[in-house]
Amino acid sequence: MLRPDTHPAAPVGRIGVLLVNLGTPEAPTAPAVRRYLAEFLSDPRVIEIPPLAWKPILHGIILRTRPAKSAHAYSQVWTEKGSPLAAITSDQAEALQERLGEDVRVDWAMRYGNPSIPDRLQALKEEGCDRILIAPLYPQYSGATTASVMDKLGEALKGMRWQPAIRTLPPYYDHPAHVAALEEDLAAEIEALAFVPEVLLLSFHGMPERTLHLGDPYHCQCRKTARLLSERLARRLPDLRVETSFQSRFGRAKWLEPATDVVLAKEAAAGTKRIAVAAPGFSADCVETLEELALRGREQFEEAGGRDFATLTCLNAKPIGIEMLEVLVRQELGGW
Ligand SMILES: C=CC1=C(C)c2cc3[nH]c(cc4nc(cc5[nH]c(cc1n2)c(C)c5CCC(=O)O)C(CCC(=O)O)=C4C)c(C)c3C=C
Ligand SMILES: [Fe+2]
Ligand SMILES: [Fe+2]
Repeated sequence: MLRPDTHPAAPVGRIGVLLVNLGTPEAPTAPAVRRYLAEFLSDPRVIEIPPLAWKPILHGIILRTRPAKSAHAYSQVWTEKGSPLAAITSDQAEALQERLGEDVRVDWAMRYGNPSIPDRLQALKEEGCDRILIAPLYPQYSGATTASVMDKLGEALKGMRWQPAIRTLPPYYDHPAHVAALEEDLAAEIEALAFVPEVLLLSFHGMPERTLHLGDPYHCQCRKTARLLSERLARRLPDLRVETSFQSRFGRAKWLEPATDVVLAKEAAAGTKRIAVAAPGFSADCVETLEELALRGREQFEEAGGRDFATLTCLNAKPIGIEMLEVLVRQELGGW
């Protein structure tokens, strides 16, 4: 029989919060991007094509051509602290830790690549967290993002003998604290611009249109965030016209429309001279906002005749964004 004093030390009684975002390459190089895309695009939640048909396309075409192109995009936005998505997520965890204090341990993980969900879950458990809130930082739910985090979490839990109790943060696309934070932040950024935009374009990451017909709530949740936000902004900035679009089309299937690049060109061609673009579906700036919107989006608008272009930043680790995260997290930790 095992004597009590030979049982391994097992700290317990703490609460953990694990912030999770998508994942990003380790370096802005083609080999690193290839490793990242190989994992990301092998997830059946992301590519809903039978593996027998998809694998030859992925390995024979996409992973031979896309990494160099994407690595160029990443190299244009890379920071001293690495990929913007990882640097900002780390800052968010640090800032939230300060707000929540010693009672709660805050950490962060990425769905693809590192730091991984299994690794950080185990680390929290070893620090004595036997109750853990998993917080996917996607305001709008989609199978490709939120559900994929839960799949990975399930995999990680499967390998644990002594599992922590788990709660998960629901999508917060219409949470009053989220919409209010976006309103405050975007209005302040618009007011600080050197020009007065005629249009604010809310650009969300796209999804294959088929997922909407299969019952994924993503499109409806994006539309609701956009409606709530534009209703609030209309009270403050009555002359601003707010439009919605979907960016980052991938592959040949039909994606949600209207597409951001098409809207930017159409607006300019129709005479809009001054535009601001925001991405309220992203909790942190990343290659999609900093390269696709801020660099390529500007080119698309200017080439079609537009004059003044600005991209507004995501909530990131700004106090207003962290205050909102604190509200969401405290709500979910109630009773723990
Ligand atoms: C915000 C929600 C996101 C949804 C929904 C989403 C769906 C989705 N994405 C792809 C393909 C790619 N996305 C890429 C980057 C990327 N996507 C999101 C978020 C969502 N994706 C983020 C935050 C990022 C940025 C990561 C970073 O490192 O900064 C990429 C990689 C970049 C590139 O090569 O263009 C791909 C590919 C699909 C197919 C999809 C839905 C099915
Ligand atoms: Fe994506
Ligand atoms: Fe993109």
